[in-house]
Order: sequence, then structure tokens, then C-alpha cells
Amino acid sequence: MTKSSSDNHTPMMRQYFGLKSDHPNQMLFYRMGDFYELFYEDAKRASELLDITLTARGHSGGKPIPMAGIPFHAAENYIARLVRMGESVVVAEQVGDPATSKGPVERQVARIVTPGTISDEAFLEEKRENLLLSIAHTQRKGLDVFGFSYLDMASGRFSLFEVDGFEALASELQRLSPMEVLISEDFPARDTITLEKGVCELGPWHFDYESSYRQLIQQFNTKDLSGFGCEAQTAAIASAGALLQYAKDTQRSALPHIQSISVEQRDATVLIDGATRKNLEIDQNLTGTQTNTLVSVLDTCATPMGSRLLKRWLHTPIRQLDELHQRQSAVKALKEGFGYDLLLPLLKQVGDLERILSRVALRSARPRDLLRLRFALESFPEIRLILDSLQDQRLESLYKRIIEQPVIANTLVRALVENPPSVIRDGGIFDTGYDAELDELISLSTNATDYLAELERSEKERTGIQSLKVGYNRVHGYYIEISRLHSDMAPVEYIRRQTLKNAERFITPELKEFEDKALSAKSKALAREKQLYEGLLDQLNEVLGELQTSSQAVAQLDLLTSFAERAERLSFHCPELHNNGGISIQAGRHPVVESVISDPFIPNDLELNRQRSLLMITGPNMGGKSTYMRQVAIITLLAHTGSFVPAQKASISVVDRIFTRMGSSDDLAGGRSTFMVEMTETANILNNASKDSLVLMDEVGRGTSTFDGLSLAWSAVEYLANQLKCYVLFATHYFELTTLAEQLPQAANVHLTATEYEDEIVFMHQVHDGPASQSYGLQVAQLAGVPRSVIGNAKDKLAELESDSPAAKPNTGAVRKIGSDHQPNIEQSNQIRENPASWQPDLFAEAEKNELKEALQELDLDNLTPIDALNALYRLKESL
Ligand SMILES: Nc1ncnc2c1ncn2[C@@H]1O[C@H](COP(=O)(O)OP(=O)(O)OP(=O)(O)O)[C@@H](O)[C@H]1O
Repeated sequence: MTKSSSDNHTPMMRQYFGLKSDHPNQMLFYRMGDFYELFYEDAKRASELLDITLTARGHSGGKPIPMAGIPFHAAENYIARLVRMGESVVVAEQVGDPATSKGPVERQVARIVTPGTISDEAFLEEKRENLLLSIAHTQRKGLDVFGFSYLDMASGRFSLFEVDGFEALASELQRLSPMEVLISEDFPARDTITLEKGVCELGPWHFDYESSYRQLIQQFNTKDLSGFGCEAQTAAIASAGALLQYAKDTQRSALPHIQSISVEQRDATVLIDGATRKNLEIDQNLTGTQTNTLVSVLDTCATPMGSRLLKRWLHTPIRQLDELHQRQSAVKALKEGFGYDLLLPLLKQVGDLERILSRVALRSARPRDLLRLRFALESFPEIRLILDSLQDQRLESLYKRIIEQPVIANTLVRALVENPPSVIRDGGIFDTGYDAELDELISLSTNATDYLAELERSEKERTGIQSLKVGYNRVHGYYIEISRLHSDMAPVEYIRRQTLKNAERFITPELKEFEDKALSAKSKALAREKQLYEGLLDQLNEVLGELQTSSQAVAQLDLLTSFAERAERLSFHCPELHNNGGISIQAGRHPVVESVISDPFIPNDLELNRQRSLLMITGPNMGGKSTYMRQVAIITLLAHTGSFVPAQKASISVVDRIFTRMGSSDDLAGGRSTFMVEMTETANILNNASKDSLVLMDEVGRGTSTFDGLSLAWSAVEYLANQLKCYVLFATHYFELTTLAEQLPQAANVHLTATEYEDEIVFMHQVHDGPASQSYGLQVAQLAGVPRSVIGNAKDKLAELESDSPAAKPNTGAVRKIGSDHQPNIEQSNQIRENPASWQPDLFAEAEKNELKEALQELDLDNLTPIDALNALYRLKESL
């Protein structure tokens, strides 16, 4: 509905259209007395999403107006639900006075609530950051550059960085997992943003570099941005300007808690792509829920801000040895002195200081926020005392950053009642003795009870009427009530106010005077409380920077304390970190698998170095290959956060990236088959890994025909070992690949062990050198409940296949050697289709033979000198 087409509507609806036209894509809550009303499409959507009645409110322009209404006192709840569903809500309040306004009361937008800009406690998930992300795109030297900036409104954390290419764009989106994304209408990769709702497309001018730059320096009150180290990141700056403007527009206020912007140094972090984040189940398991994840095992933080920091550190492991060593040594100090036990109750008392401070800055803090702030400040001196006793460099620096605020703490102690109300609206926040004026006003209104009791007593005595009562109601105010029986005994100065069935109510000049005083005292007291509350917020905002520094330090302390506690309880040990190459782990464990299985977890070692950089891992299904690989990645990841690791001992050289290609999942929504996903992830690894990367690959090539799959896996391994020279764990069921260990000096075979006991398979879960000798496919199938008759037939078929092709026996020896002229017969071809992994001819022998043939054919014997011929012969022999 356009503005112009609304000319024949009622004045009230015209006002509505005026506001709505500024917010076409957001739901407009339009205040009408005690209700918020939604009209037209908004009403229909709200009725669907919130399950509220859709009705009509009169007619406008000759048609009924679809309407849905929400009582104003319940609005927050409905808004929270809508925002959680990714909707944005615009709240328009009445600002004019209904008594004096001609025509409809004036309304204005009071606030805009969007998924990425909320700061209200009721709307937020406690342990998850709520990020608003903005992305600008540009081209530089033929490359697609994406400038990122993101803001956590509830903490004021504001960061930016740039990445090249679409792969990195997708990975960062997954890492940050924002609630809302701002992009330009001409953004070239709209499909990469998989957020169902909450994508806001703005006009391209919002991302203008010059105005964004100005916007930022205005916010930080600086001459330029050089102090933030982000001058060169022009695309990121463009995105940050758009973000800041958007955030201000929604809050309708300045954002004083956003005091700086930090640059994420990507080369200082261990890069983890989207698939790897998923595979390592950092904070979400493969089924998309939050149980049995790394976070669920590691998070014993006492404050929600510590928990959020844990997720951040796990998603952004770092490479700076100095910083990591400092974190390690702090964990050690906290663990050795059992500091974590002492700190835990104190940290609990601090609570979510970070978010409270943001609400203080946005002036939306509630009385109970201030009470919690008081508890937090009261715990600072004791926390500092403990830190001081622990003698550690990092803990000392945290000690300095946790700044005691005796004046503020004292003010809060004096100001707040023991149990303040949840809202400011009804008063009752301040304790007696904090403000004399307020005390006087309150005593005037509360002493009313005493006064009235006294009045009742004296009037009874004076008039001799025993049924006389003094009372109050909201419509008529104070009154003296006399039963009908005695009403003619009322003194002359009693003025009749109300006649009831059995009684008469009166007022006296004295009571009237008291009423005026008491009622006005009440509203004056309320106004005074609001004034005092604002004053308190002012006082807190004066030291906001210091308070924020303190809260960041407490969050870090909380996380390090949790690291120490976990290290102690779960027997984690401090890994040795260095830059000398190699990853060596003794008795490593998978912390999540360990926490869920009832049997004891079998620890395993790992040795990767420049001379032995690639391990081919074989073993039966269910043998523990994936667990082993994942535990290596998790130990490596944890080591790069400063945490101790689930291993007896570990020595880890800093890695630049962790890649995983595991499991098979298709991406139906993205239109990619299982094999396509597998190959895209493989391509990403082969194109981006370096010699310092850790690469885990599980069953690459399984998603296609045996020949294609095996060839791809073979050449991928060669490329990883010869060209990229990275650290690789390569799990496979292609036994042919185990021969690579003989050909590539830096490759070695290891296998997971299992044994058979009375026709049943028993998994040992132990890693040993050398390739696996058996696949136990049928036994595992039996274990999984495949009917006995099917297993029986499969055994027969297996025997038949083995006798048909002695060279291709799948279960006989370590490595199958197959005759060079071997071709699958019809039965074997059928079997390959059914179960590609169980039959794998030595197609490489065939390839070698062809190469030899081609090389011989290429020789021009008529023109060869004897010495050239001899050399050629040598070369041919060498190539065998
Ligand atoms: N080291 C271990 N100690 C104890 N139990 C283990 C160990 N490793 C694995 N397991 C158990 O074995 C199960 C299977 O492990 P995993 O998925 O790693 O096997 P896999 O070899 O990768 O199997 P597949 O080849 O079928 O994918 C795990 O879920 C876990 O319960």
C-alpha cells in the first residue's frame, strides 16, 4: 500500500501508512491505547507466527482492514518471539496527549528491535553472542575481497577484517554465525548467506567508504583510524560504517559503549574452514544440537561471558606463541594453587557484567541489573586478592585490569533496596536514607495508613458512630463510610460523595486536603525515583570504560579458571608448543567420546614430523579411525587456545590451518550431491593447505565408482605428500593405498586393531604401526543387525569371489597384489557396483603397464645412439 493510494483513508490510517512506508520490511507495532495493533500483511504474518486472532478493524478506503492486536503489557514477550524467528519489529508509541490533540494522537517510532541489535536480557541467549554482521564486497587485483565487520550489541565488541574469495566468505559466515546480516543490494554472493531470515539488503550508498570512515571517527571521537590499525582495510571500513549507522537507527540513541574497533588478524589465527568447524563439533554436533560437543565438555565457566569467550577462543585458535605460553602458565598457576576452587564462587557473583554494562550505556538497564552490578563490584577486591597471591604474569595483568570501584559500589549499596523490582515504572527501587527528598515524599504517602487509622479512631469517638470506617478507592479517592442505619447521624461538615445499598460515603475538607497531599506525594516520589535512577546511570556511565575493561578481564579469568578446573578433573596436560615442526602426542584421547562411552577410553599415540608427515590409517569399520583422527585435530585445536589437552604428553608445532574432509553428507539445499560436497572440500584442501597445515581426510573417493575413487584418493595423497608436504592423517578402506607408504618416504601406515572371538568381532581401538590385515565388513554388518541369512549369503559370495580371483582377495593379506592383466569379470563388476570398497583391483599396475608401453612406443629406435638406447633402457627399468 503506497502513501498516495492511502489518501482516501481515515486520518488515523493515513498516519499509520506514513510510518509504515518508512519500514516496509519490518513489522509495525502501532500503539492504540492499551494495545499495539498490527494491520494488513503485518497482521496476517503476526497472526500466523504468534498464533493470535486475525480480525478486522473497521474499513479504510472501502475495504475491511485486517488487524491483530496485542495488549501492551504483554508486548515484550511477543516481540521476543518474533525476533527469535528472525523478524524485525518497529514499535510506534503515542507521543501526543489524547486530551488536547485534534485528530489522531501523534505517534512516533520509539524503537526498532531487530535480531542482530537486541540487548534486552529477555531476548538473548545467555551463552551465545548475538552478532550483527555487515559485509561489503569489492574487487582488488582481480580478486573478490569481502570486508567484514561485526558487532555484539550486548557487549559492545566491534571488530573488522577482510578475506579473499567465496570459500573464505562462507567459512567466516559459519564461524561467526550471526543473527542478522547487512549487505548491499548488489552483493554478489547472496546465496552464500544461508540465514533464513534476518538478511537486510541496504542501498549500495550505505557502504560508501568515505561516509563510513567519517561515521567511525565520529563514533570513536578520533582524528583518523590509524590508531586502530585498520586504515588499509577499506572494504571492511565500508561495512563497519553501514553497520554503525544501522545500529544507531535501530536503537534511536548514541552507542556510548562502542568505544573502539579491533582488527582481527587472520594471519595470527589458525584458520578453520566451515566443514572443519562442523566436523570437529565445536559447539554444535553433527545433528545440529548442542549436546556432546567440545563446548559441552569444556564449559565450566562461572559466568555467561566466560562461556561466550570460550566459544570465541575455540572458533579462533591463535598462533602467537607468546600469548599461548602466557595463557598456559596462567592455567598452570590456577590449577596448582587450586585457585579455581577459590575463584569459582566469586566469579559466579560477577554474573553477566558485560551485558549489564551495555544496558547501562544504552540506558535500558533495569533495577535488578544494578543490583547484580553491585554484587559484581563487591567481589572485585577478593578476586584481586587471590590473583595477587598466585604469582603469574597473565594473572597479574588481569589483576591490574580488574579495577575496584569503591565509590560506585558504595553508592549502589546505599541506593538500592534489598530486592528491587524488575521494572522502574512502579518505583520502590531506592533504600531509605539514600535521598532525603524521596524519603519525605514516600513517608507522606506511606504514612497515610497510620493517619487514616488515627482519623477513623478519632471520628468514631467524636461522632459516636461505631460503624464508621475510613477507606479508599481508585475512582472516588478517600472517604468516610457510615452504614445506612447510622447515616443520619453524620455531622454537618460531612459532604456526601457516594450512596451505596447499605452505606453512605462522605468526604471532609480535612480528608480532601490529605488526599491531595498523599496522592501528589506518590506521583512526585515516582518522578523523583526516575530522576535518581537517571543520575545513577550517569554516574555509572562516567566510568563505563573502566568497568568494561574490568568485565573483559573477569571474562578471561573465568575462562582460564575453567581451563584449570577441566585440566585437573579430566586429566589434561600442558602441551609443549613450538615452531620446530611436528606433532607428537602420547596417550591422546577424544574428550567428547570419552565423556559419553561407558567403557574406558583407549588412549593412543601419534607421531608426525617432517620425515613422517603422512599416516595412512586403515582398520575395520567401527574400529576407531574417525575418533583417532578427530582427537588429533581437537588436541591440536585446544593447544592453540592455551588450554591443556587430553593427552599424557604432547608436543605441537604451531599450525596455520586445520582441514578436515570427513563423513558424507549431501547439501541438497545447496544443490550439491554427496560426491560433489566431498570433492569441493577436497579441492579446498588441495588448493589451500601449506606445509604447516594439519589435514584430516576420511575415506576420500568413496562417493563414486571404485576406479575413479581410488585414483582420486591415490593422487590426492601423492599431492599432499609431495607438493604440499603438510601433516596428513588419511583414513581409508582402499587397501591399495597402503602401498603408498612404500613409495613415499614421508608416508607410513598405521591401523586400528580388532580381533575375532567366537565369530564375533572385538574392537581394540588401539593404533599400531603397519596396515590393517582385515576389514571385518561382514562381522560389523552382523553386529549392526543385518539378518543372519543375508550375512550367510554374503559369506558364500565372498568365498566365491575370492576363489574366482585369488589375486583380488579382499580379506587375505595386508596388501592385495593383483595380476597386471586382471579385469573384473561380470560377477565382480556387479559386486563393485553393490559394494565398491570390497573389491579393488590393482588398477595402478595396469596404469604402469600402459605407461611403459607408451614410453617404448615413443622411442625412435632408428635414430638412437647406442649410449642413448642404454640410457633409455635404464630409465625404463627405473620406472618399473
Ligand atoms: N580409543 C577408543 N577407545 C574407546 N572407544 C572407542 C575408541 N575409538 C572409538 N571408540 C568407539 O568406537 C566407535 C566407532 O569409532 P569410529 O567412528 O571412530 O570408527 P571408524 O573406524 O571411523 O568407523 P567407520 O569406518 O565405520 O567410519 C566410537 O563411537 C566409540 O564408541
